[in-house]
Amino acid sequence: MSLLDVRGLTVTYADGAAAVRGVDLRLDAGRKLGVAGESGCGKSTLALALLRLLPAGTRVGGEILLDGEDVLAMKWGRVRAVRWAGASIVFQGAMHSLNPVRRVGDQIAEPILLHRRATPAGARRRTGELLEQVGLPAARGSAHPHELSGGQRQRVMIAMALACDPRLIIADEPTTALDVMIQAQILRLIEQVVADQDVGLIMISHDLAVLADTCDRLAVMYAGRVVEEGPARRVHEDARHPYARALSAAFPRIGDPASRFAPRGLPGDPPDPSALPAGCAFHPRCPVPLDSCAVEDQPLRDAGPDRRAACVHVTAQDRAPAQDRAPGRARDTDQPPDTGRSWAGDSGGSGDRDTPPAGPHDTVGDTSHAPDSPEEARRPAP
Ligand SMILES: Nc1ncnc2c1ncn2[C@@H]1O[C@H](COP(=O)(O)OP(=O)(O)OP(=O)(O)O)[C@@H](O)[C@H]1O
Repeated sequence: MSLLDVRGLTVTYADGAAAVRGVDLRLDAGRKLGVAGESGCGKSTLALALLRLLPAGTRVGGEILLDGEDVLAMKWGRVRAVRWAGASIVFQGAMHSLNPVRRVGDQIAEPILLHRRATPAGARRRTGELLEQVGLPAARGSAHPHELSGGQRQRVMIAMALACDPRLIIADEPTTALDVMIQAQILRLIEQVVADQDVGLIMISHDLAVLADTCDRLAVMYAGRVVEEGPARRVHEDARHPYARALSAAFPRIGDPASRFAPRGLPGDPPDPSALPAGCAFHPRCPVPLDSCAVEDQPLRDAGPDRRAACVHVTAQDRAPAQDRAPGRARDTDQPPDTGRSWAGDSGGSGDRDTPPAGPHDTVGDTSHAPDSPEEARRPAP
């Protein structure tokens, strides 16, 4: 049984905004799942839904099985217990999440007193241990949030998340407000916690490169849906969905210094979840749309070994077992039309705009072979 099994999750806010639309996710203990996407694509809504932290009046459907128990079907008493001991959230911007007028040690101790029914002395002792676990001296527990640096406050948030030994940690943009050096330290700390305690991690970020470096698997969200998911590095280096590819191209690739100098954006904005376009929600921004995309949405389907993508351009060839895909074999669908729009992942001033945009999956041949570079992955078939 998976630690977390989310099935067909839908979230609609009271004003009709369909923020999450049929999301399926699975996570095992000790594994790390990254959820990526632009601002407004529904990542935080998904995180809040997992612990039933959404505002009153929000409609939530589907199933959220945590250790086999459906969080959406729990009574409130059970939900409150699960919030700390079953799963906990590290929010972005610790300054806003911590109470500014209380000592951080008291804030860490609170869930221990409440949920572990510890004595005050026991809670103090455990708080000291937790602070040391996240790399802070136990004595820093007597500080108020404003007396700590941004990185130290985020460490406090992680200590708090660990207070009741949860099975699942959800980290929503845990490093967004931090500088690069501190960000790296916090990411390593989170990785260490997952490894030491065998917890599952869901890490949410708009930065696909950070997720690819930290997580085992990646789910890329657009307009409330997962449009691509698979092994983290493969999705970052060789995305199949045009949105995932554009998002990936917007961030430098780990171990590819050249990509640092060519971050590329995707024109336009994500759609308003109260007024989603018909068909595939991404088609108005897609560099390679077909006429049918304005009418028909695509389900997530196999897009190679252990990967899925929701795009009309994902072909039978992508889905075939690796041994059936002869290197250099031509694609088995029509090339998408040259729309005249640049492909975010293909341009970036590298001078290859003359090349017609390739299909989102345009990896000919054996996709189990990791291409040396995204450019190699996109090289047209001979
Ligand atoms: N309480 C709310 N009522 C109505 N709509 C909401 C509410 N909270 C969020 N939304 C809308 O739901 C959509 C998804 O928002 P959400 O915060 O989940 O996205 P996100 O991907 O986490 O973005 P960010 O990275 O900026 O937090 C957005 O269009 C947002 O405006």
